[in-house]
Amino acid sequence: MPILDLIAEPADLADLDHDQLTALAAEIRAFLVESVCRAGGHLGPNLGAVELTIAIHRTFRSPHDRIIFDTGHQAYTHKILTGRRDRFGTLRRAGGLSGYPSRAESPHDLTENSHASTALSYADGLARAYALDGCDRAVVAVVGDGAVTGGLTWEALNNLAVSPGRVVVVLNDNGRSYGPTAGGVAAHLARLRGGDRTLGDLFGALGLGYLGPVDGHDLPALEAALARARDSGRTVVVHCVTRKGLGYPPAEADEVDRMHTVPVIDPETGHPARSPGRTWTDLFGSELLALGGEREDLIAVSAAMTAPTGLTAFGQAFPERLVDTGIAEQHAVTAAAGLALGGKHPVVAIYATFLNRAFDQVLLDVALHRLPVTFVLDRSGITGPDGPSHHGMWDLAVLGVVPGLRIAAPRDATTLREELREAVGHGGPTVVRFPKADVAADIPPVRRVRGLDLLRLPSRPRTLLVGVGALAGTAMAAADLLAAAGEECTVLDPRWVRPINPALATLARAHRLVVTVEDGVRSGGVGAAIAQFLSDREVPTPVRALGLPTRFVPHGSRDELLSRYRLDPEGVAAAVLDALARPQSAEPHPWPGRPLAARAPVNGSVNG
Ligand SMILES: Cc1ncc(C[n+]2csc(CCOP(=O)(O)OP(=O)(O)O)c2C)c(N)n1
Ligand SMILES: CC(=O)[C@@H](O)[C@H](O)COP(=O)(O)O
Ligand SMILES: [Mg+2]
Repeated sequence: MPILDLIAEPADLADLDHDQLTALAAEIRAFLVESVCRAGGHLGPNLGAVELTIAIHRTFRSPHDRIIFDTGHQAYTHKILTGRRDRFGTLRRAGGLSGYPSRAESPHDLTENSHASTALSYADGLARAYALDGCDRAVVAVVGDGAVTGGLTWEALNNLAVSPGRVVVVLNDNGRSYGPTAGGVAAHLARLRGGDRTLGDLFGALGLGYLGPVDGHDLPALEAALARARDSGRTVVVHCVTRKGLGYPPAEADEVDRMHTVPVIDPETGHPARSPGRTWTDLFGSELLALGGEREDLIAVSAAMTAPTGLTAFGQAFPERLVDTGIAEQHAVTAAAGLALGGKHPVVAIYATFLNRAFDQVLLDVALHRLPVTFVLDRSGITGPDGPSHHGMWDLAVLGVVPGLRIAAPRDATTLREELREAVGHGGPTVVRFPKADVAADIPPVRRVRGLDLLRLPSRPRTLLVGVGALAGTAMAAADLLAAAGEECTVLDPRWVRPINPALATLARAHRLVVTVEDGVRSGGVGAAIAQFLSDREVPTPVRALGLPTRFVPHGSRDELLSRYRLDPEGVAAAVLDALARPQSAEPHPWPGRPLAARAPVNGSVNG
């Protein structure tokens, strides 16, 4: 009988002997390969964390003791051991198992944010709370060597060193983020892995305990070290040396990122089941390579994601002009500001969601100084299987309030090339944003009017349909549906969506309705800005802004989620017809109730 069949919950691990535990680890590895190859997901990280997770669950009593996974992409074994093995067939599917810890799934899961370098801060606060309440509950934080390159980790360590709380820090050191982990911390960990203690250890220097390096695949050694840390009465870093992708040869052989994230793949070969199309990332990468050959001042900046953001070719051609800061977005942005102060034009390639973390740096280190920095936001809008903290749905709203920041949203390959060149040719801060998707066929403009691309220009349209970025294609498909229903629309791609192009006022005046559609939150998005822009200029044309709701969007496929929020052609067409059917008059409606009596001043209640 498979050992896995004996494990319904972590307590069931206690009775297993060494051979059974070894067999269990092998069974979990085989299960991970089979499941993740079938569904897609994080294969390399999870193959490296099997013994680590078994040892943690044998040493600590979850959920009484709390286990926090930094980033959370390496928590599949944790999910298997906490009763969710049977749900792996739904991994990262709409309504299925999340690829990260999920409080709705299990009391064993505590934090859901998949942004790196947060675990030790959560742990510091939690352990402090337990100390204040005299709770005898251990707090364990599993943090990768990549996550340790993030500044928040060091802010937490600085506090843990003097905190009344106690945390067992399980440093899962496989020497890699996607690629080899960058920076001095990584070099220090490598020295420690090699047994070189001449420089001491950083953690001891801060007054924290340090145990290791421990073989992260040797269960008895792991359990002994974890038990020592647990019983030490102080915060201890247990330095575990693991191998990302262990046990699956195609992952072990993957020099790029040890199969960090895989699509559905053939388990025999490790090759993708579907040959990938031409992605926005590919296009950006090749255009930046071309630009790099034309402009020596262009510097590519990445926060530990050179390959996934398309910078590999640029880095190979211009190694001295590629900066990998580690998982340190705030530093990456302000270092880019420094590069610009030094006469360079940095191109910061980053997933839209991760730039959230560096808003202050964009606002006050870059834009306040009007510096020529270009932010290329990949994975903007709905990304899909990585769920709420990975959708890049806030950039248009959040960055829309940054004075002097120009934002482009290309709709196809031609406009990506154009707008990227315009961005790096601009003397101030710029953004170019595009989704996690294959690039659709070009949509040539019928006419370009003062920088605005008119994609469809019928004779007597009532509606001006503004499609932002890749959703310009959706707007065109919606216009086809509407035309078939006898309702012609003008379709416009603004190209540069912030600041609002003044020519939009003239176009809006010539229509009875403006409908905008964007792959981002409605609140504060491009549609809202256009409505305010027109209102400020007393353009009476009503605006209907279509976009994402102000809520955390679950995981699922990009197309499923865009349809769920009516950001597909059918949804957009229905919204146009619905808006046209409503009375557009500005005539005031008769007041329904009795005249408003003067109200007594409220007593400061929040509902005032
Ligand atoms: C703030 C932030 N930036 C970037 C990422 C993308 N990302 C996901 S996992 C990962 C590498 C993590 O490396 P490490 O912590 O060593 O974990 P490992 O995958 O090696 O187990 C990165 C950069 C992220 N999740 N959060
Ligand atoms: C965990 C993490 O932040 C990334 O690994 C994330 O899975 C991004 O995946 P893609 O690069 O496939 O969008
Ligand atoms: Mg790592």
